[in-house]
Amino acid sequence: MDERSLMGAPRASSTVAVQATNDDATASKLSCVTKGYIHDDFVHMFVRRSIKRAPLINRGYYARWATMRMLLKQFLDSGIPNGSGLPQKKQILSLGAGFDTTFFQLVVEEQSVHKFVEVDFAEVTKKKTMLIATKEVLVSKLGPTKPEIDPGKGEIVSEHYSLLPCDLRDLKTLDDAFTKAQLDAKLPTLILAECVLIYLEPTVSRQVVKWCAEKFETAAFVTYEQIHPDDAFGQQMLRNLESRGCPLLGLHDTPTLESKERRFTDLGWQRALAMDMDAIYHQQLDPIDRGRIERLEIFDEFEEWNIMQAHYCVAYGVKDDTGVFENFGFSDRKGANIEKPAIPPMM
Ligand SMILES: C[S@@+](CC[C@H](N)C(=O)[O-])C[C@H]1O[C@@H](n2cnc3c(N)ncnc32)[C@H](O)[C@@H]1O
Repeated sequence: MDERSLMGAPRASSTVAVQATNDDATASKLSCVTKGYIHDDFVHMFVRRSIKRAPLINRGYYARWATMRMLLKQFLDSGIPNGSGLPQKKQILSLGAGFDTTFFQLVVEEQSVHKFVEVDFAEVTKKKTMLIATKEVLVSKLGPTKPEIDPGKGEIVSEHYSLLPCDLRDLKTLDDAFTKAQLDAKLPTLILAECVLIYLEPTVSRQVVKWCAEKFETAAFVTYEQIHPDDAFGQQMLRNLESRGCPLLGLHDTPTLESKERRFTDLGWQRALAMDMDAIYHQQLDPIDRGRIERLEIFDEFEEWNIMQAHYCVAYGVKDDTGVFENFGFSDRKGANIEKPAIPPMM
């Protein structure tokens, strides 16, 4: 791919710049941890130099983290115990996982899953493999049997955790990761793509969404990404990322909540819902925790906050004939799932 910018022409996507978005996400997470917004015992191990983010960014990252955690917890708590009364085996597949630390945090919180698989570009998984391999506290979380750790290839394969190189633009590499991690197509699976698909060409992100629907029998696919490219804030957002060499290649293809939902329902997912972060923050997140974090820092950027939150959303698609995901997703204030089709009134 040509990574040079031509005069007047839109800048091409640079793989290095896209990978660097991971450093930004990790630094934001650490800033939130340091200020007390979120709890994470491990993220500091993945950041070279800590950066203090503005209250607006901290609050935005908190909302993103709390939403993903809420959905993750719903998935972990859901399900049908198997015949012997043991909890159902479940899998998580994180696409473009970067330096995410959720696996390690879940081990500490005794909420581990059967398989937790992370994929990213080899350049990213190599760095992450090295960081994990040199920290006994992390290696010890990989499980009872000796993990296979190969920093040269950027691969970790252990009983419950795998980190594997993959370029989502090449589905063969995703297939290889699926096989190497020994994912089971029949087990309930949560697929996460947090700020990832938006950096891909629409044809590519659609292939990934379709691949997941075809591969897993029972699954939910959750994305966190931008919306509304056409207003002043959206255009500024596009320009900022384009000038950094990581344009939001997918934003014009799925510019609205409806289009994010349709991407799922058009490509093999049975139901879908998208909600912007402004609505999620006020209607879905725990009001007590929200009250707690709102007292952490002086905050007066309310207008900017509302506009920013209206330009990000979480969308998910669900494929489920078993009922595992029955209570998964956003709910109305009475706790009912809102994406379920309404039952027609009795005539
Ligand atoms: C903004 S970061 C998000 C990281 C992580 N999901 C999080 O939320 O903390 C985007 C990640 O997607 C990865 N990514 C983007 N395009 C990819 C591709 N084609 N194949 C694999 N990973 C990709 C990047 O390398 C980067 O780690």
